[in-house]
Amino acid sequence: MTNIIMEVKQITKNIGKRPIIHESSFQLEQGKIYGFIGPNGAGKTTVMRIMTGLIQPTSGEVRIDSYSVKTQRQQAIARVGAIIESPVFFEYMTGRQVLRNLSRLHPTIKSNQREEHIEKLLTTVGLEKRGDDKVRTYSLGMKQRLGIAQSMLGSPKLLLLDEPSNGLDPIGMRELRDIIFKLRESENLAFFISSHLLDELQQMCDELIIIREGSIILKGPKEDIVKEGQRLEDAFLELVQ
Ligand SMILES: Nc1ncnc2c1ncn2[C@@H]1O[C@H](COP(=O)(O)OP(=O)(O)OP(=O)(O)O)[C@@H](O)[C@H]1O
Repeated sequence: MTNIIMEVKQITKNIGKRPIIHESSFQLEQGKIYGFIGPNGAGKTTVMRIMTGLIQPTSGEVRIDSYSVKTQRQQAIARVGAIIESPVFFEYMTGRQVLRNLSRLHPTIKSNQREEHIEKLLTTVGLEKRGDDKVRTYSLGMKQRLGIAQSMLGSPKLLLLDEPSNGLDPIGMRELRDIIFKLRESENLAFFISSHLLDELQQMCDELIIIREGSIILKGPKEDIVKEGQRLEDAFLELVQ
């Protein structure tokens, strides 16, 4: 049995006549945390939007759990959760109401299991005691964690997080990191995380994928890319400068 959860096969993306992503391929395995890094404008968000079917590649294809994002969209997308831009919520609702409303969009959640599912997710992200408070009273870290709970509603096998630590204080960052580790452990989830906060990413990820000017220039285990005792930031700067 394969443990490949996503295959990105020779994708390219042109916007107008301008090539934004040059032919790029990589695979993601279950239970691993991938750090996706590159300078501003390198194409990270574009690749993540292609991975989640928000936009189509000009050529190439993406498969999630063997389902094509293009031709088997429903099955493919059901297996991935994503926070591509900061999660936006109706602030006048409680965290629980937000999850309850969004859960109705997931046909796999049976109505008699909805409340139990939501309670479990609130507990997973450490919001079980604040679930009945309005979102407007939440800190940024709590909103980010509610975003993780939201992206977990459909019980995905892979979570894509775009800049999840942005704006978080050290406590918020640690809470987020602990949740990511916990979910990897309990659900064998894979994570694909884009971030400019390289010290933080270095602590979290197992593998790195580095993009520059629309091309993947390096991918592999963190230990192969960052020497022992070296900071990811220094390894990264050596590679892209
Ligand atoms: N809709 C669009 N129309 C025109 N150009 C675009 C569009 N979307 C992205 N681009 C261009 O594609 C390139 C890659 O952008 P993208 O947002 O994917 O980079 P990024 O690596 O996520 O950058 P950052 O780290 O700054 O968020 C940039 O040069 C950007 O200007």
